[in-house]
Amino acid sequence: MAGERLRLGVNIDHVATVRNARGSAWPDPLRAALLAEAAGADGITAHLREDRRHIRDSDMDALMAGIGIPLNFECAATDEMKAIILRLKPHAVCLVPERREERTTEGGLDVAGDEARLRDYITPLREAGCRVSMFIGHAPRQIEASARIGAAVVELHTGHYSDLHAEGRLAEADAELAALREGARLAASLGLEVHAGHGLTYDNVAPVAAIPEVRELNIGHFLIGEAIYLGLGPAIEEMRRRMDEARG
Ligand SMILES: CC(=O)[C@@H](O)[C@H](O)COP(=O)(O)O
Ligand SMILES: NCC(=O)COP(=O)(O)O
Repeated sequence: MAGERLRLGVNIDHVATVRNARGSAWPDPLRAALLAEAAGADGITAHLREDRRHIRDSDMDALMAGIGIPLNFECAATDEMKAIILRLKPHAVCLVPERREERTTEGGLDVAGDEARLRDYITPLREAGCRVSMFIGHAPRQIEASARIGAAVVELHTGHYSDLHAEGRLAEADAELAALREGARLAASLGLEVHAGHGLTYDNVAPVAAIPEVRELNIGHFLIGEAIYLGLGPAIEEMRRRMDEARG
C-alpha cells in the first residue's frame, strides 16, 4: 500500500445532465472523459441509472470504446444492468442503491440485508473479469457482508460527511470522518480495496484523501461544476494537487 499514489476517478454523469437538458448531442460525455484522461484522471466513472436521467446506454458504449483508462460502471443491481455489464465487460462495476425519486444517491447499499442475492448477482460479473465494488456506508456489518459475498472493493459513501461539512456542522463532520476512517481500516483488514466518494470538493477532500487505506476517490458533480469556471483539465489538476498534498 505504501508509496502508491491515490487514484482519482472522474465521474462524468453531469456532463450528460447538461446535454440532456436541451436534448442535444453536446456537451459530449466521451469528450469530457478524454479531457479528464489527458488531465491525469486514473479512471472514469459513469452511473447508468434505471431512469437514464443523465448517462445513456450509448454513452457507456462510447466510453468503453473510446477511453484508454479504466471505466467504473455504476449501477443498481438489476437484471437489466447485469446484461449490459456482461456485454461490455467494464474494468469495474460499482453497485449502488437507487430510488427513482431521489435527487442523488442518498445512502449506501444494504449488502447485509440482501447478502444471498448480491452474492449470486456478482458471481457472473467476477467471472467476466470485472472488479466488483459495493457503494456502502461505514457500518461494520455492511463492510463485513461485502467481504463475505466476495466483493473486491468497497466504496465508502462520503455524502453525509460532505453535507455536514457544507453546513458548517464541523464537530459532526469530524465524527463522521472518524467513522469513515474506522470503516476504511476494517475493510482493508478484511482484504477489501477501499475507495471513497460522493459530494467531495476542494474544501472537504483533504481529510478523506489522507485516510491511508483509501486507494481511490471518485469525484464528479463538483468537478463538472468547477469546469464552468476553470475548464475541466485545470479543475481536475487542482483536485489532483489537493489530493497529493493531503497524502503527504
Ligand atoms: C453512487 C454515487 O455516489 C454517484 O457516483 C452517483 O453517480 C450519484 O448519482 P448522480 O450522479 O445521479 O447524482
Ligand atoms: N461514487 C461517487 C462518484 O462517482 C462521484 O460522486 P459526486 O462527486 O458526483 O457526488
